Amino acid sequence: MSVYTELNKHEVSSLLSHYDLGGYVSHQGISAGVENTNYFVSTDQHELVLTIFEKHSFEELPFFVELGEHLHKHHCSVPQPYRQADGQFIFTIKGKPGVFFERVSGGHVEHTQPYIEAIATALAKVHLATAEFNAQREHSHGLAWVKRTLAQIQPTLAENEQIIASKAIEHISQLPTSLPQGVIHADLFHDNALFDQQKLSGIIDWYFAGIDSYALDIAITLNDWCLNDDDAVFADNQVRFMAAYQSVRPLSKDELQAVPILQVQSGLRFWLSRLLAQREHGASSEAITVKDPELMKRLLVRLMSSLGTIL
Ligand SMILES: Nc1ncnc2c1ncn2[C@@H]1O[C@H](COP(=O)(O)OP(=O)(O)OP(=O)(O)O)[C@@H](O)[C@H]1O
Ligand SMILES: N[C@@H](CCO)C(=O)O
Repeated sequence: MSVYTELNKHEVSSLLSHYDLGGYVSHQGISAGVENTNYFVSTDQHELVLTIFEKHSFEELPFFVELGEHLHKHHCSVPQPYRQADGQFIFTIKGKPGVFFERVSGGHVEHTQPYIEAIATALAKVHLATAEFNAQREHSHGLAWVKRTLAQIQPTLAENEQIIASKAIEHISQLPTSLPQGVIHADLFHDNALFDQQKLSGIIDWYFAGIDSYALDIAITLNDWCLNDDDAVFADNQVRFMAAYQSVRPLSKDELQAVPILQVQSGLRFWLSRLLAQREHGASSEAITVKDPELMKRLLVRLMSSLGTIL
């Protein structure tokens, strides 16, 4: 349950009065989600999502919201953020920043296999569109974050885990220094996409977005969407993903060679971020979902063994 900031109907109505989105009909807290407070809001004209940002500062939000508007305008499957009558996206409620978004139809898919082509082509379209997006923000969980976090955590890892992490860093050190870059989503797991009747309706949760290599975004996305029932990346799925992506945005030789190594970087990143989340929050509870770090560690080991590393 993640409604940290309670709003009554008068408060939601009063927020809506600054928009041209129709009159208040109802609102309902969304229990999914961990970081922010989200409500579904119905007006007599629109279905909306109201997000109140519990951790992000006012200063960092314009990048994410303007990116959403840019991608929506460029026909990517990304919910439209709405501007108030004065042109501003962000309002203040109870001292926190908030934004109204379009509510896209559909829901999350459990089995990703049938949706691999759809997500791969959508990602490639996002990459083409972000190439024309001018705002700057570094990707917060890129290689510098991975190295910094590993340096903090490594002494607390078991001996075999320290070896896994060191081998991963050895692989990553073989990456070419310059790959095509732009703004990437950086967290396109299947719980960040909605589908309606087999069709992608929206990619959400852009709050890790920032500048990094497009190939890293491919690696992150592959590592979640192309798994088999045993939670290993299934080669046939990966081939389908790469073919679909390249039907929209062909990759250079360097990018193609980098993807398997960036899959290792992605495995290491999410293993570390899940370990941090587990240490901060304990195991999953009704209030907080903490994803299993062991699963990501196993994936990392398998990715490295397919590159010839024996552990
Ligand atoms: N624009 C939207 N249209 C339809 N449903 C949405 C939209 N945005 C969010 N949702 C729904 O609300 C749920 C919670 O949103 P989200 O996952 O973004 O939560 P969060 O707390 O902001 O982020 P996180 O879960 O990464 O901490 C989503 O799983 C989705 O079902
Ligand atoms: N997608 C992340 C959680 C949010 O960053 C994970 O699966 O660990």
